[in-house]
Amino acid sequence: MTAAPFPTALAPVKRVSLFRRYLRRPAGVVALVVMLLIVLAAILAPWLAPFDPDHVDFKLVRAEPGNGHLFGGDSAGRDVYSRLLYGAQTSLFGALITCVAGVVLGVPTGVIAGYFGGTADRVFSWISDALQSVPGMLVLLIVAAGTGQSFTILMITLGVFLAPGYYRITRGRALAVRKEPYIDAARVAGVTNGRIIRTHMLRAVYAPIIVQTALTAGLAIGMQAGLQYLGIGSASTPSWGQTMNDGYQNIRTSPLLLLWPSLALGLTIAALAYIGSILADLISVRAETPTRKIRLRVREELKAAPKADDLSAREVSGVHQHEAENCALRIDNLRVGYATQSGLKEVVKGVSLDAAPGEVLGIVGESGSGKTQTMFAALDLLPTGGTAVADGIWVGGREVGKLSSADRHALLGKSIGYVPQEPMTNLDPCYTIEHQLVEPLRRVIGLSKEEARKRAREVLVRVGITDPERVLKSYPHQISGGMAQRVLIAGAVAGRPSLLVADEPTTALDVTVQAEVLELLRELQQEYGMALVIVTHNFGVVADICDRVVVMKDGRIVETGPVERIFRDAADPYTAELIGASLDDTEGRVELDEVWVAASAGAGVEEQSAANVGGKDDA
Ligand SMILES: Nc1ncnc2c1ncn2[C@@H]1O[C@H](COP(=O)(O)OP(=O)(O)OP(=O)(O)O)[C@@H](O)[C@H]1O
Repeated sequence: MTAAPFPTALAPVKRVSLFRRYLRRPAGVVALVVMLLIVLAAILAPWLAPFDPDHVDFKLVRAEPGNGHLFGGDSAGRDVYSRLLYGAQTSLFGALITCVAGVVLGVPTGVIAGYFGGTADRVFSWISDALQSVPGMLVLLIVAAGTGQSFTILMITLGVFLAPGYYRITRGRALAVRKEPYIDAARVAGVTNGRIIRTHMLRAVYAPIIVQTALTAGLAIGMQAGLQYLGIGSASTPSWGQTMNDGYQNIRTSPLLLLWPSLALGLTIAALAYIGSILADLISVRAETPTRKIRLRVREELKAAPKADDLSAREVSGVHQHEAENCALRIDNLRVGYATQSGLKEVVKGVSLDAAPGEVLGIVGESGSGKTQTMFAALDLLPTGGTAVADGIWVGGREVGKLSSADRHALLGKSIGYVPQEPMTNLDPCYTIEHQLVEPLRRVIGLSKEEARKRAREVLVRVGITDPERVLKSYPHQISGGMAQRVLIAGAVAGRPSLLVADEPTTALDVTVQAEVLELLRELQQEYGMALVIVTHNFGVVADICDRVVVMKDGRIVETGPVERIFRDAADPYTAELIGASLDDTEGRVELDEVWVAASAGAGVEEQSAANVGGKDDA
């Protein structure tokens, strides 16, 4: 079987700025245009307004639209259209003051609290909580009474009450960034705190601050209109809230008087909310989502007919040991590609493998060889931007490669269990272990709350947790790394899957815990009769637990075979090199030595031949 080499002649994918990505959202463009028109109307009000907004003409009292007065007249005989244009100035200026006050108070304190922690964190967090618990409207009414209804002071006060929103976001981001290893590295390298804050912290917080500002501006305009509606603020300053009040007073005789300011207010707040939520969406997904055109192009090129001269580069690598219907997992000629800035990059290059029910298959190779990408593609879990094409993917003897994404995801947790690499980062710090085990059992398997709790407790006991009640009530930071990995294994097997995929399940654990976790996986695999596919870079793990092994290098399979044969007589020099490297690694030493001795003595190890489809494979 042959497949196409990955083409390198495709045009590079350009990096697209946040603004251009924003412009790809039609709703975002409409909201931005509406907002720009409102800002322009406010700036150009002196030129656009046909009348002085305070000019009173008694003939115009509650007049219907017409005679040069686009929206008619208010109850005092003033032109409503002109007053709304000037009212836009008031609204936007007020929102600006509020946002500046919120940013000035919330952002620096949030950065200081998140970065330095300790007393600063406690004091600022206490002030923020206190501000949130005070009824803001009441304070604004008191401030209005005490300051002669000064508009600027009222808007600054509103900014003070909205500052906790900025504070919380900034503190959360700063707290997360502070824990990053590159911050420790910068500190160790002697970089001053001021410089770290300027270069790393502010960079990390600016995007959420923009989002928060769009939302705060909407809120400020709404609150300001509410205050003016109540008659607070200077009566001589035209404002939307005042016009709304006038409209409400005259709703029976002139209902349109309420409609115009309500429309202006509603449109402005909706536009700001849309801009904020779309920005939040774009910022939260940092990886750029390739356009449909790029995705299709990657897919087509991955499928394209072979063109290159290098025949070996386009052969499918790997071997099938079983018929598709009899496999727990079977992958046929899988290719995975990414559109990157420097062009298209193929990370899995025509890989074929399978695992029978009850078999333990190891996928081994150095970092970056494509092990994880192969399994992610098989489970339809590729990250944003990844595209996979395959001649076929089977799970439990069923062809799943052509199912919809929703149908494939429905297999996760039921037919397929997955144990990730980093136990701590794969548990949500905001929820208890109980919540994280029980919810999937209820949603995916459909158990009742009581049944799900019982099952969660049972599996925790099964994975060797002696005090399940305490662990269920704990948050992830309250348990050890080894326990967290047991919890994740419990979650993966709780749905009784027929296939368990474990991606480097022991890498983040210390040596003694590693051995226990491998032992547990082996026991569970035998007890539930599952196929276990274990992704690892460590031949010690292979020796300890696997029946068969697939060796990967640079996105291709270089060798497949039973563990005993591979250790005794590796066919590919790369495999021998990997085994040699693992032998230098003391953590796998004992297991490897045992297998080595057994393999050398095992003249009786039976070898079967298998269809070899490229690469050096046997079974
Ligand atoms: N989102 C991505 N965009 C572009 N390339 C990626 C992406 N994710 C992974 N890759 C590339 O795919 C290749 C294979 O990665 P993969 O994670 O499968 O490696 P691995 O063999 O599992 O090694 P490791 O154990 O270090 O993760 C690497 O070169 C990696 O840089």
